[in-house]
Amino acid sequence: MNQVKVCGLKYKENIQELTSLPIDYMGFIFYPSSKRYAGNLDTTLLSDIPSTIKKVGVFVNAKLSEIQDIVTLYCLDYIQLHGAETVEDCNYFYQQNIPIIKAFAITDTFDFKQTAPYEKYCSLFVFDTACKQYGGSGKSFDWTILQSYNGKTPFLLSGGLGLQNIKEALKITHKQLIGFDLNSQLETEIALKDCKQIQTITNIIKHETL
Ligand SMILES: O=C(O)c1ccccc1NCC(=O)[C@H](O)[C@H](O)COP(=O)(O)O
Repeated sequence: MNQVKVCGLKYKENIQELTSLPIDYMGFIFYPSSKRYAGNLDTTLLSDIPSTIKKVGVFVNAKLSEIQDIVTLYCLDYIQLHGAETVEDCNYFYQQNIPIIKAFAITDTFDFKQTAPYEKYCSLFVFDTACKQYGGSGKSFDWTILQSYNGKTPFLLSGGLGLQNIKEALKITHKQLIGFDLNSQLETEIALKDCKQIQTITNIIKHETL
């Protein structure tokens, strides 16, 4: 499965244009410190997104009640927890049948054993490049470290993916790698996605074999 997640959207026409592409997830950042903050979007804009595209709310160390309110307001399909959220936090949402994507900040010394306790509660992991601002770094990490991940939860590869490196990324062989998370490398300005480039990269991802 060559899944595509496009993350960090916040402009109406841009979101509407992207809905015509065969992408699998759209990510909306509900972290107020991000320049891609989407918390002011009209709820009807998200409700018009076709159900084939899953709506993901991205949160960083937010209050659990706040996350819950936003899930309800925007009818989100998934929450992506992109900070230091605990296994207990994940359990809280798991009990409420809210599907969870847990993001991990990958460094050269990352110990994938940390992911094991999250497996029970999470539908998906995102392995992203560690950076000060939590996400959207535009940088990739050393993908060879992925071979140390031997968990059962599928993951999306994230961090600095674009047309310049997607063919290399598609050469990664890992049975839990199910797709790619795209963001700043496909923007013409912060949060404004280049739809043509997204179309091109989606074609590459969907038509190459993982
Ligand atoms: O994109 C942001 O501004 C952001 C800020 C804080 C937390 C998460 C954020 N993005 C989440 C994502 O899933 C990004 O797609 C991921 O970090 C990869 O971004 P990039 O390196 O720009 O491809």
